[in-house]
Amino acid sequence: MERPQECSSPEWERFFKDFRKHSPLKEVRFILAVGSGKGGVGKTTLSVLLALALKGEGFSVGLFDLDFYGPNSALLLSPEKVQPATDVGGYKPVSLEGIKVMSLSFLITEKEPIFMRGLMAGKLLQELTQRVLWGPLDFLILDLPPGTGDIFLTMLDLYSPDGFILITTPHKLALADSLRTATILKEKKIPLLGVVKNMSDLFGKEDSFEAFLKEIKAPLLFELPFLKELTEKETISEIVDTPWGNRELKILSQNLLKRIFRVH
Ligand SMILES: Nc1ncnc2c1ncn2[C@@H]1O[C@H](COP(=O)(O)OP(=O)(O)OP(=O)(O)O)[C@@H](O)[C@H]1O
Repeated sequence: MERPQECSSPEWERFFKDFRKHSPLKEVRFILAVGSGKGGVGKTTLSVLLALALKGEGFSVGLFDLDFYGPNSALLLSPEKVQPATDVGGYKPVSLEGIKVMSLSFLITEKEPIFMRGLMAGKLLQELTQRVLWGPLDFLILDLPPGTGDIFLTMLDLYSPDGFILITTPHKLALADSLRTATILKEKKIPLLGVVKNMSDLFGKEDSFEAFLKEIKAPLLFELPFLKELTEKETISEIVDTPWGNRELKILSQNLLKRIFRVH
């Protein structure tokens, strides 16, 4: 089914409402989307940290790298190239560090450029959503692509996330893009669980960040400092057992769980 011009038509709304119930996502308890508006602000880094933090709390976690234009989350969990997903009547996610991972990078070869126009990407997304065999999961984390265009909107419609985590730096350009994302979430009635402020220590004092939180009426969920280890270590999992990881991932998961229980 292609996205019609009038996306708010009752037929289209009904299609999306039923989609999750009748797809392999029906065994997933909670879908968490991680997004921003701007590229390169730390979506993938946060998605992987979140997956590790929730797994550390004893939850079963899946991670779906939906960044059509740079699917690289697996690189942050595995130093070796992951074998492409096999089709066994559906794609089986790959287990990395105890997390079920699916990424577009498992389905395409490295040399194949992902030049995809909206419609093609939309079709692939729909196909993938119906064919990834997640099985039962407590949390499925979606690492969304940058921007607020058609693919982003289709993803929100297809997955109907139970909660959204917005990550941004405090720079005014990133905040302007994030504001647009927050407006879309409000329109689509997707609960915004909170904001993760990334690399704030690299920026001067930015009053605009506080004003931004007030404007979108969302709490600050977590502050992720610039971590040299993130650029030096081969995989993010290596920072789980560092003093920072032991302390901060617990804070991240606890803050998130508190917000989920308050919102739902
Ligand atoms: N807190 C941090 N400390 C150090 N490096 C960071 C931090 N956050 C992100 N980075 C680095 O910045 C780069 C971009 O991060 P990441 O890929 O997570 O962003 P993204 O929003 O997913 O990007 P894209 O929009 O391209 O998908 C990566 O090299 C990552 O290691």
